[in-house]
Amino acid sequence: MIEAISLTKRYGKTVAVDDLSFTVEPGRVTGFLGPNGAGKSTTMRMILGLDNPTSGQVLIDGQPYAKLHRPLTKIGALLDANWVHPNRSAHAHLRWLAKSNGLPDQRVDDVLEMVGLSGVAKRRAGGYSLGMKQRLGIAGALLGDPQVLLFDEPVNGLDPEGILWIRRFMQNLAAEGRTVLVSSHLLSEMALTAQDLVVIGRGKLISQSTTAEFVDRSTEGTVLVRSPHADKLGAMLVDKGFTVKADADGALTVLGASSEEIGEIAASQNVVLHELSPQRGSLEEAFMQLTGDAVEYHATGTGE
Ligand SMILES: Nc1ncnc2c1ncn2[C@@H]1O[C@H](COP(=O)(O)OP(=O)(O)OP(=O)(O)O)[C@@H](O)[C@H]1O
Repeated sequence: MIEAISLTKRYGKTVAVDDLSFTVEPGRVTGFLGPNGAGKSTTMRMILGLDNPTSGQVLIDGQPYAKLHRPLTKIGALLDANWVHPNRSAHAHLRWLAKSNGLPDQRVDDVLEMVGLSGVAKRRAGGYSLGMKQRLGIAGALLGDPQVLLFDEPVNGLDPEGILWIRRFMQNLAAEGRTVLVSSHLLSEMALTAQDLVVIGRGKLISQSTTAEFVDRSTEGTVLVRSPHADKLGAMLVDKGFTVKADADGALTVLGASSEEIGEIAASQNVVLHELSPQRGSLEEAFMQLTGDAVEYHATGTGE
């Protein structure tokens, strides 16, 4: 578990993180979201003891980072996939990391196997693809078999197969009971990966909830209806005070009514339905809705 308690970080006049409190629970993947400059990287650095808070604190399973005995066995992180000497092989890089943290050599082979790099472990890392470098970074994070894991933008620049692999890998780590915090700009990917979300803007907490709650709270649900009598049904729904939009393909999008209400109204007039499906808002919509005021620089016009 990770607990941020009134965490604040100032750089001169800039307040990068502002009285931020949240918890990240074990057994779940938690997405860490916020517009550019929101303070995500600064927060992650403070969790890892790479930066000191101006005030407040972060606890990892009840302890601040500085008090952790053999920290790599408690918390592992992927911050920058390029953090490996290009002339070193994956095996040599991990052996060096293991040695400097008093971890057994056997663990190097274990984590290389876990991330699927055993076959290329002796090749120099400079020749690795981005996906392979990300896997190597993840192997490094897992070296000490920690219960808490942080991943900063782990899927940036990866192809769909690489993204899927990382998604499943993170979900498996959470299913083993670990605490997994992951930041990403790819919201549609986060919607598929994370069960919980911590959303920040301008250094402050905007929302902490499950992903489903976050989307439901900040977007209006609609219901998609198809009927051979769409005109008649549309008129009936408007009569009842609902907002109805006729789509180009003849379907109706209804705002303000539940699918139960629409089904009952249709049945009362013997209107046949071919489809009645509630539509969920997207994480993108929810994110834009809630973080709109917290963006550092808004795009204006064409950006020229
Ligand atoms: N070392 C530093 N010195 C001065 N200002 C800093 C420093 N690090 C971060 N900041 C400022 O703190 C704020 C938060 O930055 P941070 O990098 O934590 O945001 P972020 O959410 O990770 O952004 P992004 O999504 O763009 O990576 C920004 O205004 C940034 O300019």
